[in-house]
Amino acid sequence: MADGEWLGAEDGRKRARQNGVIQPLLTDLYQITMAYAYWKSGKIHDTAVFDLYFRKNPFQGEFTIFAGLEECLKFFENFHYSDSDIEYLKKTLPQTIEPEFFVFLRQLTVEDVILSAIDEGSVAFPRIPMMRVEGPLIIVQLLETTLLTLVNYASLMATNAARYRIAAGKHISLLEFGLRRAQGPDGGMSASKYSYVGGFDGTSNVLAGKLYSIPVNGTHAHAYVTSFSDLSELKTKVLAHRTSGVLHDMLDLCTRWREKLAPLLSLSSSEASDGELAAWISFAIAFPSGFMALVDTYDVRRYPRAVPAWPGLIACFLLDDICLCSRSGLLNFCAVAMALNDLDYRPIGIRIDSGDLAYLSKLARTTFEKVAHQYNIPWFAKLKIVASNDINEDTILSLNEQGHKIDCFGIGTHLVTCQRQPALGGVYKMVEINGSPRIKLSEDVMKVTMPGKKTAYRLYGADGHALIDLLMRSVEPPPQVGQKVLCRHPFQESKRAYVIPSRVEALYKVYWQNGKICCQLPGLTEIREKVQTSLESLRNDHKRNLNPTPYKVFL
Ligand SMILES: Nc1ncnc2c1ncn2[C@@H]1O[C@H](COP(=O)(O)OP(=O)(O)OP(=O)(O)O)[C@@H](O)[C@H]1O
Ligand SMILES: O=P(O)(O)OC[C@H]1O[C@H](OP(=O)(O)OP(=O)(O)O)[C@H](O)[C@@H]1O
Ligand SMILES: O=C(O)c1cccnc1
Ligand SMILES: [Mg+2]
Repeated sequence: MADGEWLGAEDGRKRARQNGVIQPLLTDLYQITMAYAYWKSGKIHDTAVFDLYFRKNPFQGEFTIFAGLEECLKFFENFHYSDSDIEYLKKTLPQTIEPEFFVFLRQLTVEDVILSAIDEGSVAFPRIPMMRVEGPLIIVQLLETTLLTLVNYASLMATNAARYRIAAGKHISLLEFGLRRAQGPDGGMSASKYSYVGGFDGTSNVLAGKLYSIPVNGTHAHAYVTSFSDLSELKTKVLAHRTSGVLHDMLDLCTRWREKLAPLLSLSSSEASDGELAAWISFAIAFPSGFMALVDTYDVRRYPRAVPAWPGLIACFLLDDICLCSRSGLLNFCAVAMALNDLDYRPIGIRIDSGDLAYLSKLARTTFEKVAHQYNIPWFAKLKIVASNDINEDTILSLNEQGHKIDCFGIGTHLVTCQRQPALGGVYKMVEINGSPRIKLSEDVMKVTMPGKKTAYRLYGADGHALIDLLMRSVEPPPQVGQKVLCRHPFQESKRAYVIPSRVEALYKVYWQNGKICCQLPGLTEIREKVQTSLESLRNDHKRNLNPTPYKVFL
């Protein structure tokens, strides 16, 4: 992975250095063999236009978020074959390759390429190219795989994250916890970056925080709790009062609070784990203003070992067990939180990582409310409840229906691996060569390419919502506000409609021309905001989880 340095952009903005593996050889061999064959057959001066698009929205949804553009542009900025690349290719390609081809490759640049794209963070739809790349045939062909690898996962990830955001609603925090489960280190970095773009609030991935300026956040693991078994293990027991600086014995304060709180919460302090309390006292001493506790460590341990013969009894055991063990955690947490309050610190909250997250979050919230009421400290009722454990979009929707009391979801595996659809099928297809349109035919009508250099417009209705995307030949006059536009279905001749737009948005901007980035590029936060404004322009029925209405794309 790249180090933490920054590249100075010409406009004075700073961009994170690009991952070192993004270089011209990060491609499929066939691009280079084709390049030679094009070169050998005299196509050096041919020019071509390629469209980068996908045919189907991911996750059974009806929208996609376009992401990865800035990375493509950084790739362009650094594009050149190094001496060692050329040496490697000489060794690897057939010996019959003429040496002049390597001279040609060595001096190849993307100076004559023009890249047009929709804005990064915009919603995108099937068949409307997200990017159009035009220039010398050989070079635009060579770019195919790298551009696809930079756009496909980025867009898939941003879309997945945006869907989690829609499911969770605006007011719940979403943290990405997926590095350990991601598809390798680079997958982990991209997941952190593009889940932030899609609407997450932060990540546990520290390097992503450093390189992309994404907020980092986190709690602690079960190991921290299980590393303590008794109160006698506490080596540091004192904590200074936040304002007076007077030292207090936290062990003494916490055990006294545990005794005091137990009857209020209808619990017995003897049932709460001393190891857990010791762990949290030490954690609170280390982070008195950032105290967060993972409260479910002893859940599993307290499940009944012998399975009784009567199934109803199993249910009783399990339910009772959930209450007992979570209350060990909750009682210990409240004791430490109240001790911190005595010393003028505000704890942050808890994380629950197993069990019934709806039930346990409600139980925790009621507990906090009881304490808040009893001691007249209203903020205690609002302590944060973080939930994690194999959460996906459907879990969030189900928890919503159950009226959960969770403030923040920590989501790893299913977010970063895009469980519901592991790849976006973005493709890069030639649509024009030397000014004449090209088409790729297929028995599958969905796979037939749209020939010719095209441009696209988004037409908006009077209520501000996007109505349709319209793909046109670049030479055709653009649609006009208030004027009837005849729109045709891409494949079904009989399907036509007239649309009168209240607003017309040209979707493409030229981002790369004359060998440099020619548009002011937004920062990650602006791209993140763009995702939300772009999604707001879509009607809700296009965004719902179940059977969303397809958004129309016309010609
Ligand atoms: N109230 C709920 N409604 C819907 N899904 C839930 C709810 N509570 C938890 N879940 C989900 O149910 C699954 C429970 O996972 P699992 O069966 O592994 O239980 P667990 O609590 O992790 O058990 P253990 O800790 O013993 O492994 C997780 O994917 C979790 O996100
Ligand atoms: O559940 P995810 O969405 O992937 O979120 C990340 C998970 O990573 C941690 O678990 P850990 O690595 O300790 O594994 P475990 O909880 O599955 O045992 C954490 O406690 C979450 O459960
Ligand atoms: O900070 C956390 O709580 C965290 C980080 C990564 C994975 N699971 C949890
Ligand atoms: Mg887990």
